[in-house]
Amino acid sequence: QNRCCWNCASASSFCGFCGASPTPEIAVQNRCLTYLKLPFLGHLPFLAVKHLRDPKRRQYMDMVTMQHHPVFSNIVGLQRFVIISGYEAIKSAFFDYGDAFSGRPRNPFYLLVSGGKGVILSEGSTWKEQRRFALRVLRDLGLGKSRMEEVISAEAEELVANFAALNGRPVNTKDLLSKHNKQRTTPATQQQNQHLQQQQQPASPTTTNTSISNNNNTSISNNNNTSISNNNNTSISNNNNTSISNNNNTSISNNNNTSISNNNNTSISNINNTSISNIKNTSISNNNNTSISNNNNTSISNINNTSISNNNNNTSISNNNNTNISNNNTSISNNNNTNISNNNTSISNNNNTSISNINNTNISNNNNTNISNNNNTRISNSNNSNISNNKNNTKNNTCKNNENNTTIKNYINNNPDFKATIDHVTNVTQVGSPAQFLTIFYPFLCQPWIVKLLPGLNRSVISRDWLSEACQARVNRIRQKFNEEFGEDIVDNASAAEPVNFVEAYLREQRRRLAAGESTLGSFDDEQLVQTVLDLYIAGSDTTTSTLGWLLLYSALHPDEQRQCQAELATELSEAPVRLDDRRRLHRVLAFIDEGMRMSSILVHNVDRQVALLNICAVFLIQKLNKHLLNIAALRVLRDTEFLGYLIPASAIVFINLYGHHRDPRYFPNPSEFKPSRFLDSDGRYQASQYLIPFGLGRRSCLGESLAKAEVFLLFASLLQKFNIELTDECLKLGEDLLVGTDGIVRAPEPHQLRLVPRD
Ligand code: HEM
Repeated sequence: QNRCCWNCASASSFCGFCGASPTPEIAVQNRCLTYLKLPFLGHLPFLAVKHLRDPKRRQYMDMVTMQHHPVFSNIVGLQRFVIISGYEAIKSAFFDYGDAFSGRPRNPFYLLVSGGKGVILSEGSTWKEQRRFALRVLRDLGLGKSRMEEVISAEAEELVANFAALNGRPVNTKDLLSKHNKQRTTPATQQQNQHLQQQQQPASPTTTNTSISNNNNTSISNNNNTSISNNNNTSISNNNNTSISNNNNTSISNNNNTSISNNNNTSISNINNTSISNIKNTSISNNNNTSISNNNNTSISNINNTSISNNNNNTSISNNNNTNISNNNTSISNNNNTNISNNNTSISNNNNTSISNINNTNISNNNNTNISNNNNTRISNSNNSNISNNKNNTKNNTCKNNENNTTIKNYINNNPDFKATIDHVTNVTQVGSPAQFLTIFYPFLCQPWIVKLLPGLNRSVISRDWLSEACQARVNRIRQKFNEEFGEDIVDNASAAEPVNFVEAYLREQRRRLAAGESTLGSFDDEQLVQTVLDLYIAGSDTTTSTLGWLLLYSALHPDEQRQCQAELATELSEAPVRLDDRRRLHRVLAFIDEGMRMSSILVHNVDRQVALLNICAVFLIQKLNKHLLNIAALRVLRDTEFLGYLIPASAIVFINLYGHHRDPRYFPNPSEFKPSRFLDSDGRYQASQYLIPFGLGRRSCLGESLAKAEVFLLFASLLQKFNIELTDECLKLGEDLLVGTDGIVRAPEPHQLRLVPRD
């Protein structure tokens, strides 16, 4: 009589499937779905059978979780999972039970990849202290304020220029968006990032009117649109908007006013009216248009209206080793006896940038580089070189402090090989081997000696160590400079100038604690610092990129809504660039963004994990499950908690069903309809909804919410202002599949191409 199903008869505390406690008054509230729990396997086999009957996995799980159980539970292997669905239950979990539900999974696997430190996977007093500190520092550094707005606006301009250069040709928007995201994140690493993307793409041409010859030993691929590889003594003619990389002794001429000749390991993208000659170890003087000489492993993209003129004798611009320069609407003039050499340096020169080095000037940008720049220039160089130049400086300013104006995301850049960085981040976040699966469901397998035997798991651990070491090296360099610059003087923030970056703020906090006579640093140790930096990097990258990807896709799918936003932009701003303040008057754009975030729910929910469990027979789907299990929305119950009549035992992993909630017709009528007007009042003014919670709620809600909102608004509105976003035939063929979304920690759109056609 104490059971809600026959499976509960022998249960000591918790019904295997429905989550009921055998205590009668609690059990009676539950409806058990009569699944048997098997020893060691839990509910896996039954979930699989159920799934076979319902191929529409996501809809089925939404139905189960939304309609039957605000609290839905099962055991997989030895691990109990609980899914909380429905706004009232979610709100109650976040607020009424905020403390009990504020843990993160303590499974040995999570500990292996995070060390239990940082912000995302830490808990208890360490997490509270670190979260409070990170929030304060990010706010002081300018997140959501004008300082950050300048950085994001500059990125928006660059993003617009890069899309404009495609002139409406189909493009996989994710490539450009993530390139920019990575630039915002790690400006020094654009070149490596491009190479990474190139490797991920098939090396086949994707546009028409392109002629391609591939000869022996060719290793060139250009993503999206045209890909051309040329090698030894090859001659190629290419039309407008062609991206070309060339190896040894290759001569290329591009029509439509583009002329390029490249020798030796040079990669160049030139668009419209650009003339470039690249000859090994050569110094070239060129007039008009663009002239660049590049040696060894140099990648340069000059897009639209770029003019680099090196006049007069003895002028040489050499970009050596791993140099990546993007110049948009940039004019660089180097006159008389000027020598600029950039080693291991990344320079992004955005719109309206002017760099003049005049007369007997020698600028060397090596590690720890000094650079002087003039008017309206934004140059960010990482790899120990970080230079920003203030507005309206007419003189050359040399930056002493190379960390100046570095955003938090730059710190990961201590390793020149960005591809390796990305790979390692992927290994940590996008887990996917059966070994990882096993250790999450059977934690006792997570022993050091077993880990070494399981390649999939070992890879995650090695990558996490690699990233930690890279961050640690970076922190050490900042610490050294900090000590050199300030000696022992600074003990608190009030006695010196504001810290210029997160690491410096952290170092100051360490000193303040020691000076205050505190015996230990508490949670402010170096390992904690390194993990926090990694957390911010990881949490802030693909989230924003994917959100923008969805917004562009929804714009293309709903041209009427798109036009209304564009009309609003035209009426309110005319041609003026979008500013954060404009949020007060761009009601339609805000409503569009909210609706896009509701529909996409990029940090999905637990249901998807459950869904993947149903595919137990297919190893590759188990791999997807593993990805979901690292979803940062996973919480741990800190103590046995009675929640809405269900007893949730300590150590259960709890997922909040954000995706299901955002499709709940009680709060969003006709939820599958894309309808931005649901966020507008009767006067057409933007009206935020308390039910839209893509950033979570309560204590563990998103720490980067204001930054993410600023980025998404500025970038999306700027793109809408300049382009008509259109579907391609490929999208039409994909049909509904286009909106399924990828598996993984972040739900991104399925790969697709769009056209961004410049507006008159
Ligand atoms: C559109 C973009 C973004 C979305 C939709 C998003 C969403 C979320 C959500 C739903 C959570 C809460 C998970 C939970 O309840 O446990 C979260 C946590 C977090 N987010 Fe974001 N996020 C975004 C961008 C960012 C950015 C740009 C940053 C970095 C500055 C960031 C840093 C974090 C951190 C550190 C946490 C963990 C907070 C904690 O555990 O205390 N996020 N995010």
